[in-house]
Amino acid sequence: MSQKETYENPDLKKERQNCPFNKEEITNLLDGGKEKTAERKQLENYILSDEQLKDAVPMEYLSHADKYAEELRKACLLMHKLENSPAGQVPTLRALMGAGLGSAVLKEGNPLALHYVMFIPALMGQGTIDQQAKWLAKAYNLNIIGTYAQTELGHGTFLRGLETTATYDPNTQEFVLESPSLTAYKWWPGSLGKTANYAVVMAQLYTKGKCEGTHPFMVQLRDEETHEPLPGIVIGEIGPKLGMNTNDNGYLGFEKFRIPRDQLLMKHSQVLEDGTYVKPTNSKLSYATMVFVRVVVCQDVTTNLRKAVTIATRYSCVRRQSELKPGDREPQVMDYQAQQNKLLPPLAATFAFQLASDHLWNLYNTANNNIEQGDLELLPDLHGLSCALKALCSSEGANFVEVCRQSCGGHGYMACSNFPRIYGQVTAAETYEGENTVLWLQVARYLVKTRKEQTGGLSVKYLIGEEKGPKTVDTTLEGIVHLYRRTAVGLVDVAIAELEKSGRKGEAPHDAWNHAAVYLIKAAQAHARLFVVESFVNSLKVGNLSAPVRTVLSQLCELFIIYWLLERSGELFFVRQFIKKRLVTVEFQVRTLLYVKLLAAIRPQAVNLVDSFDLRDEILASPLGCWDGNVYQRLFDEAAKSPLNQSSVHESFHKYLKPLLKSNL
Ligand SMILES: CCCCCCCC/C=C\CCCCCCCCCCCCC/C=C/C(=O)SCCNC(=O)CCNC(=O)[C@H](O)C(C)(C)COP(=O)(O)OP(=O)(O)OC[C@H]1O[C@@H](n2cnc3c(N)ncnc32)[C@H](O)[C@@H]1OP(=O)(O)O
Ligand SMILES: Cc1cc2nc3c(=O)[nH]c(=O)nc-3n(C[C@H](O)[C@H](O)[C@H](O)COP(=O)(O)OP(=O)(O)OC[C@H]3O[C@@H](n4cnc5c(N)ncnc54)[C@H](O)[C@@H]3O)c2cc1C
Repeated sequence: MSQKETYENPDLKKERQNCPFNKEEITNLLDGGKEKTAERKQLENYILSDEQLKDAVPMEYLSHADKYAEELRKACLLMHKLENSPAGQVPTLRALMGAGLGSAVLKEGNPLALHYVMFIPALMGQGTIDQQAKWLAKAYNLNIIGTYAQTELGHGTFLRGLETTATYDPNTQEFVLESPSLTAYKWWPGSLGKTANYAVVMAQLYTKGKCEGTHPFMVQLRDEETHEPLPGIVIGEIGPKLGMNTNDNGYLGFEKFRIPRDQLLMKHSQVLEDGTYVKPTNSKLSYATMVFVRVVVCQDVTTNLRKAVTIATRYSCVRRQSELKPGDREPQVMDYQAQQNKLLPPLAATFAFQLASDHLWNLYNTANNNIEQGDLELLPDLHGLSCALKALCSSEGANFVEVCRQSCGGHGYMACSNFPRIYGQVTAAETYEGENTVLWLQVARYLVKTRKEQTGGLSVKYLIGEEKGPKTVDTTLEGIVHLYRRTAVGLVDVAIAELEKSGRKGEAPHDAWNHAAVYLIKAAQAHARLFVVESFVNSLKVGNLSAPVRTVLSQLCELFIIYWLLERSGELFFVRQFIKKRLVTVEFQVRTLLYVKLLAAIRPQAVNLVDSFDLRDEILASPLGCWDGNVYQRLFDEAAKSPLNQSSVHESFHKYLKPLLKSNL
């Protein structure tokens, strides 16, 4: 915040006066403690003060290839800086891979991300101790750079449909990798196009003439010295995308490419020298790398959303437009209730998503430790919850980012506002690591199974037994959470009723499932929302919070759960026990008594709340969101960087426009 001393927009200054809570307390809460905040700040100083990591020109003005080269230069420099990092290597890596510090330097996507986020986790989760000893140190030391190559041109969702084959040849004790068709080509893996020289490749394992399903293989793609693709490897980059353009997503084909037997990652299943296949204890263990990424994506989306909300909130307090009271000065747009209705729910969502993601992260660690000991009991709950939260955080997150952009009017449409990049990152998470609809259906499968069989993990316990609690309309926080629970249970029951109805009509289970998809998805979404609101409410019950911080967080919590309730009120119609009259009553009471009141109550603290996220200007990377609120000057300075402004008349005028002006057509 280098501008702090020199200029501060008077409206923002006023917003910051008389803050009733200690902003630092919230910062510490989000960081995970005072010491963690200090470490983060030290790390930010270390990374962001490096002149070589700054962009000479905005990335938008570079060509596709130059963007890649520039981001790779910075990514490599960052890796060198790891060695001397004051925070230590792993915390620095986490910060650099996440959406905060990392994207302040690598704006279009980190070409080394997949190496850390998927390749190393895949080796750790899928490799034996010996395989880890052979590959992990090399990977950590960046002697090799890897990616995770699963998706193909023809199949991303349906993993059993992957076409790449790995056929065991007992004579040479090798697997032969083959792409039997164009649609079998790997397509999408990040860092594959130009950066990685190794990959964990998912392929159908054939041995003794039988297909044993998809398995992970460690494959060298390029020569370690020259970086040329090895013979039998066809590789390239897939071209520009909506966002994340320097992640160099790539394609990959195999032409009878041989690898030694011990490059099948054999932690869970093995192929012996004679070709005998040894099954895993659970066939879904080979999907574990995706589970890890789904968990961290929730955190990543939340960090991105915090950036969007900070930019939009500060801007909305600087921006003055129209007339509220006739004849008065134009108000800050934040004073319009309509603007508060746009921005305060996403502000509250940043807390809701963070707390839910923290719970998921804890579950992941416990489940993962148990799996290492051979205990798979928590796996279904972890799969269900990671799918649910990944889908919810990314879909709601992307919608909220778009609302933040809209709330900044025309200036929000500028590339320099940083909304296009943030949106590009968050909406990508709706698709990668499992397309959201597909994940909702996985969640629904777990919910239906739990409700029918009356057994399931902690996150679905409410579906077991009769649904308890008051049946009357109750506008207390507990009462509203109960309403969420009743809606979730009710929607699961409605979906089951649909499935049974189709069954009675003689439909096969798979057809019945397809015809109930709309209900199933609604049930899964209601379940995910219930988990998020329960996490929020329960987190406020515990914890050592000062009274003022507890007050403002409770207001945000209340606002958020009422917001969702109102947004989704139509779903209550699906649940039999809510007759129309009662719904209207709930809507009326909630909307008039609570929601609007809460908007007004939180409004004065909006800037203080986003300040407490403690996001540096370099991380926000937006003239609209800078701490000092010097929006107009900064927008002007950004425009001055346009190559079109480097001369008063562009050469194209002489080439094209002038002849047109002179011709009679
Ligand atoms: C010093 C070094 C330190 C290093 C460490 C530091 C690292 C830093 C780490 C973190 C940093 C944090 C910041 C991270 C920021 C993140 C930024 C992200 C950057 C960009 C990354 C983008 C990368 C994108 C990658 C990808 O997209 S990879 C490809 C992903 N693909 C998919 O997800 C495919 C989706 N499809 C599926 O998952 C499945 O096919 C399916 C839809 C689930 C169906 O599978 P199928 O086999 O057909 O199953 P069924 O037969 O239907 O059986 C269902 C059955 O199985 C159970 N099931 C399914 N999946 C799982 C699972 N995963 N786990 C457990 N169980 C599973 C399911 O419940 C059913 O069970 P039942 O039969 O009992 O009902
Ligand atoms: C930015 C980005 C980065 C990526 N990085 C990687 C990577 O590093 N490694 C990697 O291997 N892959 C990667 N991917 C690929 C990604 O995992 C897939 O795109 C994703 O899993 C979706 O698969 P698909 O593209 O085949 O979509 P499809 O499955 O073809 O989806 C198309 C539509 O069909 C619907 N659909 C599909 N199946 C069903 C069903 N059973 N029921 C109902 N509807 C269905 C979907 O909901 C969707 O609307 C990346 C993708 C993106 C966008």
